[in-house]
Amino acid sequence: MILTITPNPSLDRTYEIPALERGAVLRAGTDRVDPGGKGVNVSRAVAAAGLPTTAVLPLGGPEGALLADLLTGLGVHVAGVPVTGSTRVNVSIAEPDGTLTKLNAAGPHLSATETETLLETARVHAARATWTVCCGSLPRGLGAHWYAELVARTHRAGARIALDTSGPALLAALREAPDVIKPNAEELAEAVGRPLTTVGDAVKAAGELRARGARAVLASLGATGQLLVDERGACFGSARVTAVRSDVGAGDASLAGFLTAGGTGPAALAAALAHGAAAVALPGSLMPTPDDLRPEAVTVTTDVPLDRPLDGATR
Ligand SMILES: Nc1ncnc2c1ncn2[C@@H]1O[C@H](COP(=O)(O)OP(=O)(O)O)[C@@H](O)[C@H]1O
Ligand SMILES: O=P(O)(O)OC[C@H]1O[C@](O)(COP(=O)(O)O)[C@@H](O)[C@@H]1O
Repeated sequence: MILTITPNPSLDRTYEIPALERGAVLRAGTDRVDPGGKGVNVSRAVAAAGLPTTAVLPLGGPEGALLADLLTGLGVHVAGVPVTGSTRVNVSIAEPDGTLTKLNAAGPHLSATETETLLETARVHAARATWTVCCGSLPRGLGAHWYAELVARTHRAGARIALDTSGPALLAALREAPDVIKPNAEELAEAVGRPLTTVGDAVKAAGELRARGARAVLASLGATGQLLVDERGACFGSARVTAVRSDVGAGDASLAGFLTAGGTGPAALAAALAHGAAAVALPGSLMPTPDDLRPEAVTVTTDVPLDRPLDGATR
């Protein structure tokens, strides 16, 4: 079973409109709602692969009840922690040329008791998990050390933990030696405090995060591909994608692919790439099923192309 913890989940509402115009009354052609939040997306991807997954998440108000219903309908076991505030709704505006504008709400403020219940619920379920995965932004009420505490408790429960977060929460958690971290290129650059322009820069940055505690770094580099840096060294991979429809949740699908394939080594990296490539070819945050995967489009090598430029600039 793969356990996910999403401290700030969402209902993701997507409106399709012809063009975004500030100050105008816009009428949406279609409107859909999906369960959201990075850990929730990992659980959706694991369930789409037909594998067991439990999602630990705070749930509040009618939005929380709908989120739980939607997840249960997708085959995700929901371990909800009732909270007083309402679960947030994040809005995406999709235009026909592929431009996506996102408005992410802050989410409820969790009390000290709710915060502690979330940690304890995660610890109890972690004892039965092959991997624990915690992802996304922290809601108000959770300090930057919350993920560090979660990593420590998960290790005490005897489970492995993968962490996908950024900024001070990521840096604080490194000290507790998470088994895998999954920064994207921007997050990796932010963590080492300098811009990255080549795959070689990313290898060096990943090495630095390992020196600060992470056991393995799975860095997703957008269209450039992905990099795995662990105790065996660096391994790089890329996947051919014919048409990109939506990159929302591509990193979450990749992490799910990596962990369901064992969570270590080149074969797991190849699975991460296959899932990322399949996810970007699907609309919205739809997660790939095994039929969507094209493993023949993936290449993985230990001969890392250090000089290859990264797609997109990082700060
Ligand atoms: N434009 C793209 N073309 C091809 N593959 C992509 C593209 N964007 C993302 N991917 C795939 O999805 C993975 C995750 O995307 P990325 O943007 O790096 O992560 P995140 O969603 O966490 O920001 C990439 O490593 C790659 O495998
Ligand atoms: O926790 P944050 O940073 O507000 O992000 C939450 C949003 O990210 C998502 O998990 C998708 O992630 P990406 O857009 O990074 O692929 C959405 O489902 C959700 O609305």
